[in-house]
Amino acid sequence: MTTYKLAVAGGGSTYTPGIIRSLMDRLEDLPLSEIRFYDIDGERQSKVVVAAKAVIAEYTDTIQVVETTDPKTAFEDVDFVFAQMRVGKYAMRELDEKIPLSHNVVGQETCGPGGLAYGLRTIFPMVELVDYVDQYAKKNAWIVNYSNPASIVAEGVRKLRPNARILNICDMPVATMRNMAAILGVNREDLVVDYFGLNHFGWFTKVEVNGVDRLSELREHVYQHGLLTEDVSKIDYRHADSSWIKTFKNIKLIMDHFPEYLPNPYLQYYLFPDYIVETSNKEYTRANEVMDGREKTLFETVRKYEETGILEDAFAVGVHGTFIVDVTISLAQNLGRRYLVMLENNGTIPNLPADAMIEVPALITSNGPIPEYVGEIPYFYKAMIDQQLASEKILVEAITEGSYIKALQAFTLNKTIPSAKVAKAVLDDLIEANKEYWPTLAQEYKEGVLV
Ligand SMILES: NC(=O)c1ccc[n+]([C@@H]2O[C@H](COP(=O)([O-])OP(=O)(O)OC[C@H]3O[C@@H](n4cnc5c(N)ncnc54)[C@H](O)[C@@H]3O)[C@@H](O)[C@H]2O)c1
Ligand SMILES: O=P(O)(O)OC[C@H]1O[C@H](O[C@H]2[C@H](O)[C@@H](O)[C@@H](O)O[C@@H]2CO)[C@H](O)[C@@H](O)[C@@H]1O
Ligand SMILES: [Mn+2]
Repeated sequence: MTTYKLAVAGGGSTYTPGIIRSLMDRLEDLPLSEIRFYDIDGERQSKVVVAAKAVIAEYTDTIQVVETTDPKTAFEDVDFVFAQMRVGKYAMRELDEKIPLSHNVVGQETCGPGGLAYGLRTIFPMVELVDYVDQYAKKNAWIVNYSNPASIVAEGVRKLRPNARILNICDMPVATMRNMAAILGVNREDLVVDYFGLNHFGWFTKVEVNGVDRLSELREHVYQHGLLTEDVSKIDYRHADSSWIKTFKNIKLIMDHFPEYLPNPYLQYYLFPDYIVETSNKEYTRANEVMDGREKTLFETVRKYEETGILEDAFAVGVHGTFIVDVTISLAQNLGRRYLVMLENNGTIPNLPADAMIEVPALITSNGPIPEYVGEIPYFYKAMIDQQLASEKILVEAITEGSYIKALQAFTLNKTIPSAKVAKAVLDDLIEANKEYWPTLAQEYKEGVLV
């Protein structure tokens, strides 16, 4: 029997114990001999690994567990790396959200200026991870990446390490499908969807069950309730937080304006930035909700487990864990299963640039994803995507060239930002806040060269 060695980069993540449970539930399909936890914050990781080990112990005592801050120890000879790093942790997420809001601009983790700031922090650490894996892991090892902002990370790695074996994924489409399935009274696995876009910036164009299109039925439901069922906690306990309920309700707002396709919930930030700002609490954002909720609960659970031996949180598997494990099994076993993932366009959507990192259905094989042809997309969606793509691509150029002007262009092009003046004010505040993380962005031209 083939067994695999798997490393988790960002072992101190709040998602680690849940992902470990997903892996344990699927050991028959993905047998593991070793799990290595890697993080640059060894202290944080140690606490999370206590919970991860407790979960593993419920299933088996045959998996060797290693926790380390040393890249060689982490990645030597591994087959798979799950990446889930949050560069700057929650302290920086809070600033990504609050600084834009202080300028009356959307304050969000992956969308708008907050997402651009998070992107500027994450590209080089992700490239460093790719290099570690290239240096130490098995030759055909895969990185399966959740680290956000996934769209910008995908573009940065495409540009700087074009041959990397990295598959960038996001759980938002599957989470949206989970809600659709609950509304339709079917299993998520029974849905066949078509979808196109960029990460956190796309649309479902078909939702079928047993060959029957159910999109119109969903549309009717959304007109009444958004993309929610009556008992939200039955969908996913993580989504009982008020901000997620608001987000899934806002699908109604989007579809009231544009009923054609079913949107990724993140489109609320680009289509209704004014309304989002008006209804945001500038003092208490999603970062605060998570620090006071998911993060605090995790460390409290670990503390109590160490005191009593009782693991209070079961770390129930949600779509987040299920999805990354499903994709990895398809990669490992060359199953060619169909999932929505990010990949380089190369003609899949002929009226978007060939080098765009798009999110579409693809068959996942051991050699990577094979996209399903999508075809040309209507002009409105193309125009929105082109603008967002330009913002993200220019941002990657800004960091690779160390250019302030390109960073300002990226911010100005972002649909959440109303003017170049506001873009500059937000960017300048974010530069100050990110001194520890961003490279210097040269601001002035001297003899035609930025200095
Ligand atoms: N793609 C998706 O759909 C999706 C879904 C959920 C979460 N995420 C992402 O998963 C990541 C983890 O989220 P979280 O809320 O659990 O964050 P978290 O802060 O709890 O954990 C992230 C960990 O990454 C570590 N880290 C930071 N920089 C690192 C580096 N250079 N190398 C190794 N480790 C590093 C931190 O020390 C921390 O322990 C985030 O990037 C988040 O945005 C993505
Ligand atoms: O605000 P957070 O940290 O709770 O979530 C941000 C992430 O949101 C999406 O992922 C959800 C997912 O949709 C849901 O099903 C569940 O599993 O939780 C995830 C985290 O809440 C999004 O896709 C990610 O990119 C975000 O990081
Ligand atoms: Mn996502």
